[in-house]
Amino acid sequence: MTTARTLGTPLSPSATKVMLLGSGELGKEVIIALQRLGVETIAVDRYPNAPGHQVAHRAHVVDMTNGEALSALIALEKPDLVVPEIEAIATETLVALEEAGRITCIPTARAALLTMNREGIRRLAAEELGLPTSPYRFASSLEELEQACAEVGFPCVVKPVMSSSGKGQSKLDAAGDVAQAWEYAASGSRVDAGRVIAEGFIDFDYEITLLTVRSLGSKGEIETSFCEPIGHKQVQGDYVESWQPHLMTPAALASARDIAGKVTANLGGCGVFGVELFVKGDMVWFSEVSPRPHDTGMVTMASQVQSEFELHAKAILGLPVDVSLRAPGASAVIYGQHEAAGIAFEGVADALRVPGAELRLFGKPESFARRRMGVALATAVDADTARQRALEAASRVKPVIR
Ligand SMILES: Nc1ncnc2c1ncn2[C@@H]1O[C@H](COP(=O)(O)OP(=O)(O)OP(=O)(O)O)[C@@H](O)[C@H]1O
Ligand SMILES: NCC(=O)N[C@@H]1O[C@H](COP(=O)([O-])[O-])[C@@H](O)[C@H]1O
Ligand SMILES: [Mg+2]
Repeated sequence: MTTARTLGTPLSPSATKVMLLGSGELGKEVIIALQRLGVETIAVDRYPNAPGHQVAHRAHVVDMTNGEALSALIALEKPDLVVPEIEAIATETLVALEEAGRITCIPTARAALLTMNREGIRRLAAEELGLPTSPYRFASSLEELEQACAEVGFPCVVKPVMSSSGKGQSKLDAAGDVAQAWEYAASGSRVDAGRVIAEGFIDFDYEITLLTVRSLGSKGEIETSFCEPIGHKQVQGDYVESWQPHLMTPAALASARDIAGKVTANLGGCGVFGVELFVKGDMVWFSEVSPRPHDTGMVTMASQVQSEFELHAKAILGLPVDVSLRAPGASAVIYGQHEAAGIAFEGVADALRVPGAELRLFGKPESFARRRMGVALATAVDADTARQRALEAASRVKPVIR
């Protein structure tokens, strides 16, 4: 793509059609941003009434890991753009369709393939691009994992090669922890790939997400822009809080941008990339990258002039972007706390009385104790105050079973 797309009218022959593969809370916000630009939106997920289904022109429930089903849906809908929003997709099918000239996949089908599986992106980053990462080994059996952990050393972290939000992840302190980590990884994999990564534990000072945007410049060239660093707190491998800006030393910020620039340039295409980095003093390690908006980036709905979702919508359409900060901000996750369908939320009015606070309730039909069902957002004069406000607002929302 070298020029911006001419946008049409939804549900008419001139329509610009975009299909989201994955329609959770992140896809929902991308769809809303696309709707604002008059784009015809098609939301796909593995279960009915996903958040994005509820705001799109059309919704489909499909097993996206089934290549035939995915290919048939794309043939039916004929989208101008296919936008993966999760990692559990038959990405080989996307590669084949893109090679046949039948789809444009965002950012590229190769990027979706490489990042759906930790092995692809880790080997690209560490072995091909020479980026600093934790020591790592891959394993496909308990015996291989015992060997892998012995080689990377303890403490270490074991994760399914296909998972997100910390599912199936364990921190191991000794060899006696390996068997349980192997079992837990199998339970947490999005798709039972039966393969895990063992990573040496990095004792970082903090971790950030560097949202990196590849977009079209005024002369049709690709421009790379960096949002202000987003700090985040993880519990059991899942983000619970994020804040922006997270202050970094000039040397650490320069390294972070160098790493993010290299890995996103290699992945190519246009859009937002969530580059996850560990930082200790001026040392920066690459952890992983999602070629799409990132959950920790939900803070940008409060803190930036254009949220990560608006940035993604504009970048994939070849439109100009603005990554500037509006005000220091923070986000705090609201978990379902109950195993139930159709939960209700008390305390919303009270939460919105917190100065600078906003809420997003995602509308997921099923709640689990640690399923992310909403997020509190807040701005303030600084990130620390924004964190306090977001946490206070989130604490006032009480999920209940009706
Ligand atoms: N090698 C490591 N050393 C130290 N901490 C780690 C390591 N790997 C992961 N972590 C911790 O676990 C968190 C989740 O890890 P990771 O991002 O790989 O999981 P994930 O399932 O891909 O999560 P998501 O898709 O939500 O980003 C990290 O943000 C970090 O806090
Ligand atoms: N870290 C990845 C991430 O946050 N992905 C977001 O969570 C949804 C799945 O949520 P669910 O598991 O509750 O359905 C995904 O669709 C995406 O929006
Ligand atoms: Mg991560």
